[in-house]
Amino acid sequence: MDVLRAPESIKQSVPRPPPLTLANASMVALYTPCTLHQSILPPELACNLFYTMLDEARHWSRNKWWLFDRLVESPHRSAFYTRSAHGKDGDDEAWRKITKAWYNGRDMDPPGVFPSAMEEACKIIETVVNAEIRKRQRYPLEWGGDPSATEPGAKDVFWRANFAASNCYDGAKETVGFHSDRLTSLGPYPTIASLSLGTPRTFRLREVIPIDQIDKRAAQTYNIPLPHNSLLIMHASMQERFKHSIPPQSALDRFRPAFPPHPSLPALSFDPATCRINITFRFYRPDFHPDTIPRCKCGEMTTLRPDMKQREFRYWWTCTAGDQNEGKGCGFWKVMDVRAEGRGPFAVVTDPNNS
Ligand SMILES: O=C(O)CCC(=O)C(=O)O
Ligand SMILES: [Fe+2]
Repeated sequence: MDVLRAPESIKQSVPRPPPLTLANASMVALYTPCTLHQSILPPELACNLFYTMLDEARHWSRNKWWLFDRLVESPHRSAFYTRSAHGKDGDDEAWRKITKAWYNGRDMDPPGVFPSAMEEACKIIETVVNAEIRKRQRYPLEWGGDPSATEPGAKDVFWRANFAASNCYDGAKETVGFHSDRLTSLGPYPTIASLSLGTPRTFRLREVIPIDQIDKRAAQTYNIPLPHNSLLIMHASMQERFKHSIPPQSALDRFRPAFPPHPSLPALSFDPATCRINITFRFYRPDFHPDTIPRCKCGEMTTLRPDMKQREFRYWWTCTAGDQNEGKGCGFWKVMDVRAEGRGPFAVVTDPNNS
């Protein structure tokens, strides 16, 4: 993820409005490029998955990276999972590289595969996500589907989850700061399906105002309460336009699971009443295979970032090797050129003479 860096010199002159709470699905859809599904999984599956991930979380770690001249540690635990049937979605070596990029350039053990409850949940979520995408406007650089897919119904599959990042927030003070998700393996205009389990937390988002509008309007902050078993789908353009976070809270609602843990599970290391598990189901795009990602002068994979301030549908490949190298990167950047780099197919075909 890209953590919000030091503010740039351009000052916001328009006063910032107070935060707005988006308490239901219609408000979320009205103000943001997200959809909220309040109760997504059968209740027993949601509970089983919660316990499974709480059990897994005892092995999760806190991500670490250099921020300027300081080594910082993530204020929550996380882990990375790939779907068992890699099939056409890459081999172990590709996944090792994707995992390394996810952990800010640290070499990690190979990721785990989806536990069975997560696989079951993923199938349900994929159907809901594809139904939502079918109703929406598509953006030019969104993934256009697998041209070699021949199985029945393949044309209706806009999105599939082939990996997931999972987070555990143990108590009200564990958080994630404002960021947008890195696009290196997801490509432009990704869809990310975010499942919440356990104690409710507030998901906060704030639009990044483009430079040409900075004197006219101020960024609005939105708070979306995410209860147990809710699914927030971050649709195309969310990562390009908004930053998101899970802020600290002064108090938590205690979560009372409707079903007890399966007797085969060992005693949990975290208190289910005050923990939140988040699973973000993601689609690593085959046209952003790690071997096609430009390398910087440090010899590392670069990171794909949107140009959030200019909004000219422009993306940069930038050096982030400094995340691991005591803050010292090579400063490399270049504009992504989808044609020269052979990316695609895209959801919307644009005129090559007109872009
Ligand atoms: O916990 C959440 O809902 C957000 C997690 C997140 O932003 C991320 O994993 O990138
Ligand atoms: Fe995120």
